[in-house]
Amino acid sequence: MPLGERGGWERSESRYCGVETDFSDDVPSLLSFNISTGGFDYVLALLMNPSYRPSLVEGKGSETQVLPVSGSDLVLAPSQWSSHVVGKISSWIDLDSEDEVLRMDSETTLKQEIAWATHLSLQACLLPTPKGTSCANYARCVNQILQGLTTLQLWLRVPLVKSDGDASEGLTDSWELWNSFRLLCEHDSKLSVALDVMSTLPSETSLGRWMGESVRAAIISTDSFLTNARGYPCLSKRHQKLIAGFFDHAAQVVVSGKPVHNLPKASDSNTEGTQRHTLRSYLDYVAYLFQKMEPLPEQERIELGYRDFLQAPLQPLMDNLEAQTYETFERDSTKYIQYQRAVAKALVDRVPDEKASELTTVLMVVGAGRGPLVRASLQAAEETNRKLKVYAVEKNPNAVVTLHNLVKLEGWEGIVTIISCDMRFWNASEKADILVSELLGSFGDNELSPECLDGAQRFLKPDGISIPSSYTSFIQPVTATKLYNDVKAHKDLAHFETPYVVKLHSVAKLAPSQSVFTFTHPNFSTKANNQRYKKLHFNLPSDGGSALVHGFAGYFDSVLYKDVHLGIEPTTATPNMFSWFPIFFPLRKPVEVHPDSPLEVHFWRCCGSSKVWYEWSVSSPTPTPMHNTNGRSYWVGL
Ligand SMILES: C[S@@+](CC[C@H](N)C(=O)[O-])C[C@H]1O[C@@H](n2cnc3c(N)ncnc32)[C@H](O)[C@@H]1O
Repeated sequence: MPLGERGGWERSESRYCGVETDFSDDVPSLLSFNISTGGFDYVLALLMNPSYRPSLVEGKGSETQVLPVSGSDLVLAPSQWSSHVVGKISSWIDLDSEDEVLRMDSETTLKQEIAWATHLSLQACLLPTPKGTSCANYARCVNQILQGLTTLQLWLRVPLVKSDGDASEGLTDSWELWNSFRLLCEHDSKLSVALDVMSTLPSETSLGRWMGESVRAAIISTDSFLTNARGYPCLSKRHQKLIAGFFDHAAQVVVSGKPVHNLPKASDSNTEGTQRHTLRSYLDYVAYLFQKMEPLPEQERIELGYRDFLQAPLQPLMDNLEAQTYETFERDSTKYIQYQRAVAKALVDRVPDEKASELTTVLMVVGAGRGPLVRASLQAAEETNRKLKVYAVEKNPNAVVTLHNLVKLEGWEGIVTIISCDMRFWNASEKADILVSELLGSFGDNELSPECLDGAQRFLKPDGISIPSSYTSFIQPVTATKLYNDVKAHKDLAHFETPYVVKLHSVAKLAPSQSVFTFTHPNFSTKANNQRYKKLHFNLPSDGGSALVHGFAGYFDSVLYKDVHLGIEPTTATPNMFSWFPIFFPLRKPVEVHPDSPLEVHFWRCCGSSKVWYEWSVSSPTPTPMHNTNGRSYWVGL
């Protein structure tokens, strides 16, 4: 039973808890004991007798050879195999051994076990941790196998150990091991990681890196559990937080090992007197951890389907937005509240109280859409007792229809004039005191607000105010295995040279974000242009170990007016605003970065006669090719 449905609780997300078992040639009994009696969702079970060595099999190659697997495929229904068994590949295998016989035996066994798991339609198999320092031959064989798999997933078992190197135990940073293995396997999306969670945990920063990796399971050994006052197993606060993080990233939990807690007598048996599963109390605790997680806020629940889902950014200048898109914007009341606050402050600055009844402020909403900023501006005028004359300029003829209806419906005919025109080419009959616009993309200037407002400021008074008065883009390096694999799945260059709008979730943010480009409005300087170049250096925290950078998360922050801002940069993000997801700039080849060698990144904003585009590259620690040269893969049309 999924963890969320136990004990009368119901959570919409399904998370499962498995149990690692010894080899058994009676799989139905193994399932009956661990699933029906024990309450686990699945077993992590050896598929082949651990004493098997191909080289020791008598009559090798003869037709009578029968593999010592755990039983015939017929002992379980196909659906039981696939939902209740994760195959555990023999842990003795060592494909990089100096001993040739062992190496060959290992390779043969690995292939036989995977073939058997495929035959049984298992969903996943756990590969044992590579032994020794090299894993090249192991990875080579796994990579060969991966090429032939369609549905079976492979989980590489990796101990979760400290990044500063437990040299005494011969263990260094387990992330390095995982990274080498998956790079040798060409970043195959069917290869994931299962982490062995020990009693001591690496630093928070080191753990954080795993949230951007494809962690499918956390295997917790019973001796990582502490004992609570009543004698039951529990986990340290740090372990609890880690497990909650894994649940949040859709990883499963597997309980492993022998029971190490002597439970109070009454709990050892159930009411019918049959023996209780000895690991039941560990499972109960895992279920309790899942159930006590805070439920997702309403907006997060609505956005669940967008998590890590790549979307092409809007082109609101070239394309006309659809009603549905406007509707989504308009539901974001926070955005309009911020605009109303900004307009109110600008109105008060523009017209002193004593002149409020005489002077009329000319306010132009440029890119008015279906009118929410017109409404916000009129409300600001009402709130501040200022007189307003509004022009609503919109180039989308479909939105203009809505604007006309709105004006009629609200009785704004004497106050609001609708101009169906591109703001860059409108010849206004008078000049504005205040120019209000919202032409911002997830990266601030990526929907061509600078170019549009350069055109619109022709009809702004020399001392006029632009709301927003400035906006700045930000980037930060991220590990984002899922996003990278989704981009890679397209198998072409263009997708690696396109920024995507995406609700980032399974992403590890590797360093604080830094500002990239800033635009200020109005900008009456004759020398002004909208090309930009920025070189940035990011340093990974020293206590976190190395990490793989798959690309850059991008954000914006905008000063609407004075202290009123609006943005999505994580440290200053406007609370409860959902109009913008971040943007993701992928890298064609992920770059491994160490804490002692900074990542040097370059971003360009390039402008042509008919388009604007970004180019980006990394020059250190390893150079990447230039991305999107001449806007060959991605551009925004003027
Ligand atoms: C991001 S939407 C914002 C709409 C609305 N102000 C709101 O907040 O819901 C930007 C709007 O600006 C319009 N727009 C973009 N470029 C424009 C231009 N050069 N001239 C006039 N309208 C433009 C688009 O058609 C779109 O309706």
